[in-house]
Amino acid sequence: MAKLTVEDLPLEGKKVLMRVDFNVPIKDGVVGDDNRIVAALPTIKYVIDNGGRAILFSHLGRIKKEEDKPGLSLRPVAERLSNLLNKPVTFVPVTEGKQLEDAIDNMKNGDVLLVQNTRYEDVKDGEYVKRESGNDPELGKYWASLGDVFVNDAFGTAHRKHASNVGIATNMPGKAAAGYLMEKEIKFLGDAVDNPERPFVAILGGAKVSDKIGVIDNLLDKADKIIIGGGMAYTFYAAKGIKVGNSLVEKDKIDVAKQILDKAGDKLVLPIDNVVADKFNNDADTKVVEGDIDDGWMALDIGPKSVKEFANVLKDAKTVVWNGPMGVFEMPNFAKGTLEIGKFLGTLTDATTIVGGGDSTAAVKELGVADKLTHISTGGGASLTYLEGKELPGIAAISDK
Ligand SMILES: Nc1ncnc2c1ncn2[C@@H]1O[C@H](COP(=O)(O)OP(=O)(O)O)[C@@H](O)[C@H]1O
Ligand SMILES: O=C(OP(=O)(O)O)[C@H](O)COP(=O)(O)O
Repeated sequence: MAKLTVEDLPLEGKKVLMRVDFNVPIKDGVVGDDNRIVAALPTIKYVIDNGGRAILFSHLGRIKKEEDKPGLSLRPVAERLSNLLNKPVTFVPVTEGKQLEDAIDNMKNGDVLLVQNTRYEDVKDGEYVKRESGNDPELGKYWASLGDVFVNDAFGTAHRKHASNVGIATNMPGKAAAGYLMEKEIKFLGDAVDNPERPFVAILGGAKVSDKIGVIDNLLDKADKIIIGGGMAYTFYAAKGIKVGNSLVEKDKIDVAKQILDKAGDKLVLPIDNVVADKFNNDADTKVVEGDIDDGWMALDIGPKSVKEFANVLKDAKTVVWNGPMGVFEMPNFAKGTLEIGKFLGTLTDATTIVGGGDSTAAVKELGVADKLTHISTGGGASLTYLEGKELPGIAAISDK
């Protein structure tokens, strides 16, 4: 790597600021899939085993109003991290000020501290000020002032230009390094997708429509086929004039979807049928419909014909990159499409199969298909951005060797 790595930094007795991606699913105050926490352990252990004082920063979810904060505290993550490391982790429930500064002053070599969700900074006194997500220069400068060196191991966040990754790094020139996870992900994705073996098929699903719809446009130049499922599909339905009922649609992206459809021709593959529900609930009444979705119904999974069609497109693929589940897999009645596609990918033993993203990774692990795939990436948006051939700001900001 042309960038500094954690092994290039002095660590003994140093206050080591670390950006990790602990954006993990949390239900009823308990961490669900902890893949992203486990993936950060090698770098954290290296830092503390070498006498560093690890001061960890991460975001969790998205905070747009005060009421979002209580459910998005990182406290449950500190507990899980402590169990995984088998040592205490000090959780500081604020993102700035005396309480945080005192806690850092009290650290000893080898200690671990986790700062509250960096996106608490996005809302101040009830206002959505985006200090973290907007990379407020004062915030990055302040956080950088709390430590001696910086290690960025948050590959899942590398496509963001936020205060806690780019902001800290730019305020610590010559002292900002990549962690082991960052290195590993880049190496793996680079090997697999810089010159992908063809046919190269991308599968996109999930719910972050506005985030990822632009990626599709760029991927059209790289991939041989792009399969769209999950919540991503219905904005395209709307663009084609197919009725969507109450399904997830981002109205202000319908025009973009139209342009993509025009450009894509038969490269883009949409679901033929869907499992629709009368409410967003596992116990909803459901049915499978082809084409139009009536008012009062919402598509929460792809249907059996879509699974068949997608498998048909995938069967000859030599490289597959998948981000975003095919349905609301968290509810067992809408997990089938995701499970079937995951299972099918597991049978493609001649192909390189890569799954990226917090929810997608959780899905394939929960569904028991993860060990049949070539690589599970901790980054969804990040791996897609890499795939597009674009620079990842989180990595660009790391100091050169
Ligand atoms: N048809 C759908 N309607 C609403 N939400 C959906 C639908 N299909 C998938 N989702 C949701 O998408 C979320 C995952 O999206 P996203 O965050 O984009 O994926 P990832 O974290 O893997 O990058 C899941 O919570 C899932 O329930
Ligand atoms: O989960 C993440 O992205 P992903 O769902 O695309 O993998 C990252 O933690 C980034 O989160 P964000 O998309 O809220 O900036």
